[in-house]
Amino acid sequence: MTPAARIAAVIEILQDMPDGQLAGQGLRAGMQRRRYAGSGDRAAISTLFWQVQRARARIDWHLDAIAADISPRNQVIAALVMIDQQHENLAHLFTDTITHAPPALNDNEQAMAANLAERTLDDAKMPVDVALEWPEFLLEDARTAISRVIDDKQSVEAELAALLDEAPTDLRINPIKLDDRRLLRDRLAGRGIKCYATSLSPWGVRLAKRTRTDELQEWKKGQFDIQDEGSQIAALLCDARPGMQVADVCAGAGGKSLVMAARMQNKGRVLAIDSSAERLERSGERLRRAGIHNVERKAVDDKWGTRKWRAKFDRVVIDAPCSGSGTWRRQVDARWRLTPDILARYQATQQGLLEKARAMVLPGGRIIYITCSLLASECEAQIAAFMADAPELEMADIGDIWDDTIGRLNGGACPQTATLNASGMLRLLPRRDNTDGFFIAIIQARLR
Ligand SMILES: C[S@@+](CC[C@H](N)C(=O)[O-])C[C@H]1O[C@@H](n2cnc3c(N)ncnc32)[C@H](O)[C@@H]1O
Repeated sequence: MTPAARIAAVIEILQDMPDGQLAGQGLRAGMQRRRYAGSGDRAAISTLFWQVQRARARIDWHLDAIAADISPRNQVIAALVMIDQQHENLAHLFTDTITHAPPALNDNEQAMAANLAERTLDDAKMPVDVALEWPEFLLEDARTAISRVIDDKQSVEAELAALLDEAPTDLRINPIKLDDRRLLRDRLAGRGIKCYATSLSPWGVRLAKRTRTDELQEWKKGQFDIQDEGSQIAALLCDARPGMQVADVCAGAGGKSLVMAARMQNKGRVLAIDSSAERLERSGERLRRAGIHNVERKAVDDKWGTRKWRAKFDRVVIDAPCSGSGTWRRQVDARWRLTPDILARYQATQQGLLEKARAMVLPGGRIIYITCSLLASECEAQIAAFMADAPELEMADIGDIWDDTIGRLNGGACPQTATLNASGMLRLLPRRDNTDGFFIAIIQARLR
């Protein structure tokens, strides 16, 4: 494909996306319709496509400011001019003389492009939510959460902006099959894939550059899985031990269950519950590949009850459904689909799940509440409200648990970077820790 044809492809892919479709799905569908595209074409199409997604609010703000239509074609022109500095080249890229190129710019479009070329993508006059590409209604909520663990205002804003960066790809060894991450690093190096040890998780390696790894023999043999370092940390902090009874009540595709079952060396039981039978089904293949056989899966409906599971579990893990704001580096467009109503529904589900966990945990056991959210309303505020009326529960010392689990595996204490907030809950932050944003609270059930 010519550079011009690649640009035409991006405009068409954006135009073909139905309302509400995830950007990643739209891109994949667009690529499937272009099977003739080679790897260089795919890389170029995907780069420009994601440039538009990552700068969407800012691009639309500029288009609006110069009274231009907000359309896929104009958004792509804006990205080419303001991000790629291609203004001088536009006449070669939008032309009626090359097949498959986007049509030549008309007079209005040429004037628009000239206008955009005078501007810079980041503009001091932009409202802060536009500059940060954050939905306005969530900004204060996120600032409240982040300012609990970071003091200066500038660094708080930098954390919010970091959600526009690209996320690294992390792998996690499966200690049932491979007990030292250096072995994985060496094997990947032998295949020309450079990676290095993650700094917080003792089981993680980070790829130096994004590469497909699910076709490798090591992956097929279950020696490693793909999992963000923050998610590895959250799962290790559940402190599942051999012989325990563990309930993973939002088990999904099994990310946390896999880690806990491996920590338990397949001894004891993980009950993996989820309201999505389809996600649980997907976890089956991962568990088999990992050689794990102490996970029992149970699909439930949204209104599931706890009657048969009362006071049965040493650990009840809630990896709660949430805004996912901590993972927006990976799904940059997800932020624009969130509404106050959707957020309120997540919060109600989170409260319900905390109450279920309270019924399920054994005296002396623990509830571990995890979200990949950067919002106080889904995290600290939920725990504060829950604990206010739960005399049989108390906050556990997460620093101690870190030392006892991750510290022991890593040979180190809880590092400064993973600072705990005032009430002993833990936040991992994309900029400071270079993980997805995670919140982890550990609650101890008193012995009666
Ligand atoms: C953050 S995801 C879990 C990710 C998973 N633990 C992992 O590590 O791969 C949240 C999960 O909660 C499930 N869920 C939503 N509402 C639920 C409910 N009321 N009861 C149980 N699961 C629920 C969703 O289907 C989704 O799989």
